[in-house]
Parts: sequence; structure tokens; C-alpha cells
Amino acid sequence: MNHHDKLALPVGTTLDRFIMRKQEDFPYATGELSQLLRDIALAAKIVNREINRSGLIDIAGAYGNRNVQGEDQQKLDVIANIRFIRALRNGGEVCTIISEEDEDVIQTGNTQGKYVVAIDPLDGSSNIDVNVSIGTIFSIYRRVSPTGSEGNSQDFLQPGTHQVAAGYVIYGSSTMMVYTTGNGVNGFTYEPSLGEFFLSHPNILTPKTGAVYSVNEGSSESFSQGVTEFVAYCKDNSFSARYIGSLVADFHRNLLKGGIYIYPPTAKAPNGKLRLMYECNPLAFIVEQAGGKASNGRQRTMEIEPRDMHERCPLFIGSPELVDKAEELLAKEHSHDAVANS
Ligand SMILES: O=P(O)(O)OC[C@H]1O[C@](O)(COP(=O)(O)O)[C@@H](O)[C@@H]1O
Ligand SMILES: [Mg+2]
Ligand SMILES: [Mg+2]
Repeated sequence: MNHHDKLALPVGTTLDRFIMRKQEDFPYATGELSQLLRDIALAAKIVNREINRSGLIDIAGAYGNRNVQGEDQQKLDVIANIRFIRALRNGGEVCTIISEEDEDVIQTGNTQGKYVVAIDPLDGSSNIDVNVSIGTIFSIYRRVSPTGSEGNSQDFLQPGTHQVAAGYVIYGSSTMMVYTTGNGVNGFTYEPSLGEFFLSHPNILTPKTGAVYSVNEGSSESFSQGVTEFVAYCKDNSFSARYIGSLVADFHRNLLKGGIYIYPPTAKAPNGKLRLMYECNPLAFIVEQAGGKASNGRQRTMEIEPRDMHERCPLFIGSPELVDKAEELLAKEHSHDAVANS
């Protein structure tokens, strides 16, 4: 252990310096992951600029395309996708990317790159043109394909426990980047006039419990018995209902204040709506590093063995006691099912 381990970096440290000092804690590390994180921060600044002026220039309206999930793609989705891919390509550490906006893997041409990145470049896109918080979510893995060749889908079919780093950017009342490399979670606030992210939320720990539940109750008619019972439990205990409709923003609030976010299976989305690789797993890594939990209702999110790069899964994420409670009620539902089917 060198002396930096004992020295907590003070609030106000720039993101670049923070990344550099953390890198010094691993004397044999090559610095490529540090560079990759800086590439993401750079793209985030550029996307932040585009988002801030989206009401002025006509980039918020629908683009006329549909993405691989069949949803309307907004112009800003396209712009954010291009910016992040370009930054990762120019950086040189990443060989292959998957993005919510592209069906196939994206080759950067950096066949020597050791890392692969899964990204939701613009999360909460239905909130773009109404000036509500949106975000970016990313997940970083070491590639499994041999260096020197192009990467492939196998590089992304790794469970979340293999993540090397994960994070998100929230473009909200202020812009923040929050990330983990498996050593706790730190949050940085962007100061636009200086063009820098500064450490503002060191070592984030999520409350053990909370009194906020976040779920789209418009679909409650098709919730399973266990989910219905859990929502009733939240109401019986006078929890506050909070649902922005941008996963990043709902997650960020609950991470800091305590609570639970749920996207359960519904009639419209039988596996839930959220994507395992670039929505659920990165946030699961962050929440666990902050002392919280993430589950698909039956299984720890990060232990799910992915079968498809774009697969969806249900998500129950947040304060550990609330995720435990939800799992307990879902387990009862499953045991009823087992009796009914026997
Ligand atoms: O409108 P719904 O069904 O509640 O879905 C909201 C969820 O969909 C998402 O917008 C999906 O993300 P994208 O905007 O990246 O497609 C999440 O951010 C959000 O939590
Ligand atoms: Mg999303
Ligand atoms: Mg998106």
C-alpha cells in the first residue's frame, strides 16, 4: 500500500487528478483504464454542451429513425452516440463497443485495445424535449477475444461481476459523473465555466433503507402478485412515489437519499424494459459498491449470464433492506406458483 491509499482526496479535486492519483495506487497498471475514463469524461462534456442548447437549435425532435429496440430515436440520441463512439475510438484503449443505438458491435479499429464498452449514450430520451434530467450509462469489461483481432459479441456476454468499471453521467440541475472501479463510488460535479469535473460526492454510500419507491404504476394492472404486494407495502408505510422516467435520474436520487427503483415485467414488456448490459449491470455495480443491492427479483443482477447483447431484464435496485423485502415477496409468489403447478 502506498501513502495515497491512506489519503482521502479532498472535495474539489479535479476528475483528471483523481483518476491519476488512483492510478498511482496500482503501480503495475498501465494507465489505459484511466485514459479510457478520461475519454468518457471528455465526451460527456461535449454531450453536455449539446444538451444544454437543445432547446435553441432543433436537435431535440424525433429523427425519423427507429433504434434496434423499435423505439423512436431522438436526434440527441444519435449525437450522443456519435460523440461517445468517437471519443472511445480516438482514445485507443477500446477495441469494441456495444450501444443501445446500434444492433451490431461497433469496431473501433483499435485491435490492440484491451477493453470493451457497453453504453446507453442517452438515457431517458423521452425527457429530452421537455427539459427534464437525462443521462449516459456505461460499463467497461476486459475483452475475452484475443488482442490483435477485432472484438465480437462474446466480449459482451460476460456477467456483470466481470465489470472493471462502470458509471453514469447525469445531465440534471447540474451535470455529474459518478463511477466506480470496484473501490467505492465517487461523484464529480461539472463546472461548465471551467470545463472541469470536480470531486463533490466522495465515497458515496446509499442508505440501508429509504421511504421512496420508483415504479411506473401506469402498468400496475399487469404487475405480478409479488410486485403488487411490494407496492402495497410501500403505500402502507407511506413511502413517497417518485418517478422521473429517466433511469439515471431516478437511480441517482435514490442512491443519495435511499429508496428503491423497480422496472418489473409487465404485459407490454414481459422481461421488463431495461437492458442488462448497458442499463442494469452498470447501475448494479455502482449500487453494490455503495452498499446497496440489485436483483431481477430472483437473482443478483450481476450474476445473470447474458445470452444476448441487447437483452432486457427486470430490475429491483436500491437500498438493501428494500430490495430484500421485494425479493421476499416475490419468492412467496414463486412458491405459490410452484404449488399451483404441482
Ligand atoms: O416510460 P417507462 O416505461 O416507465 O420507461 C422509462 C424508462 O425507459 C428509459 O427511458 C429507457 O432508456 P432510453 O431512453 O435509453 O431508451 C429509462 O431511462 C426509464 O427509466
Ligand atoms: Mg436507457
Ligand atoms: Mg438510450
